[in-house]
Amino acid sequence: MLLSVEGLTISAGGRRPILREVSLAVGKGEIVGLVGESGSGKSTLARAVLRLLPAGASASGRVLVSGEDVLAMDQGRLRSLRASQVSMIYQDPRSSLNPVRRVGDFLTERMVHTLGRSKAEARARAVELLAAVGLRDPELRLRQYPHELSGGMLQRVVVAAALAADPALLLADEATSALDVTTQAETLALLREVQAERELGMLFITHDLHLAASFCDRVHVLYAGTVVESRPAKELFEDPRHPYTAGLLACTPELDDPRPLRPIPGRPPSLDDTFAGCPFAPRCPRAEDACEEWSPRPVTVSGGSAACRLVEA
Ligand SMILES: Nc1ncnc2c1ncn2[C@@H]1O[C@H](COP(=O)(O)OP(=O)(O)OP(=O)(O)O)[C@@H](O)[C@H]1O
Repeated sequence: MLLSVEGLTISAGGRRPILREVSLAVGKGEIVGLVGESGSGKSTLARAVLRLLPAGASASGRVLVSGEDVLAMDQGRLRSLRASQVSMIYQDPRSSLNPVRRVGDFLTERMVHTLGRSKAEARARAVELLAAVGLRDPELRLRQYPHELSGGMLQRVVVAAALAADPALLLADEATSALDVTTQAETLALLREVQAERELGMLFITHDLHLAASFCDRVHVLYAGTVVESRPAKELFEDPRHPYTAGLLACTPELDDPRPLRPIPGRPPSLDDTFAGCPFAPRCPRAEDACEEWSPRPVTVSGGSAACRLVEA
């Protein structure tokens, strides 16, 4: 397995952990979705794969990349993991690039510094990568500054940079959320193309369950730092088993769906809210008294699991 997260718990001073006992896996050539509302812990998980933990945080469990535990490896291995095995793509391409440096510098500096390429080699590779992500006139792009490119073009540059070291695993953290609809569709098509061509494993993070269901092979739904449902994307979409998953599907708009949107009442809990039982119970339309005391555990359902007492019953 390319990435295997096993019972990962991360605490950073709140009354409850940011992530609690999270497990998921990404295989070669597989796109795995991680979906949840703001604050559910998605970015914390992605960053933990690179051992970028919140300041002062403690972590338990294991994060294995190609069988090696990221949380336990020495600094040298960690540097090599970050330089070549795993690449992260963030939400806003403009925040990834320095506005006063040329696109070419952004692409080549990392190749020179962390991969030990010569400047000429790095430049040639940058041209090749920009062409591979569908940017015309790559030589011109290298000489330009970020403000001279559109958001969509910049996200292509960011994807090119992520591919520079031939990583096996891509972490895409809301990689298309800041883009307009057309550019989003183009960037998704590009991500899928490079992923399939290179048989990359991809952890695709989004707050949009409809998007995850259409883009990913398998989806994990995160709520208040715990995985509440984990299923093949199609099954999750057609027959959600956890009330939170069903709620997310009912409250996100889909084009041409005439049904009225039904927002989930209330708000996700903060790190200072604690609960003895199911964390979703206070917002759950189907909750019964006993849910407040049921300690969440994965219950086997078709294709995966759902952590819901009503599913277990
Ligand atoms: N360095 C930190 N110290 C303390 N708490 C943190 C730190 N980083 C994140 N958190 C808290 O951890 C929780 C999860 O944050 P995270 O950014 O992982 O969520 P997210 O699901 O990615 O949300 P968003 O979609 O808004 O980015 C939040 O309550 C956040 O306030």
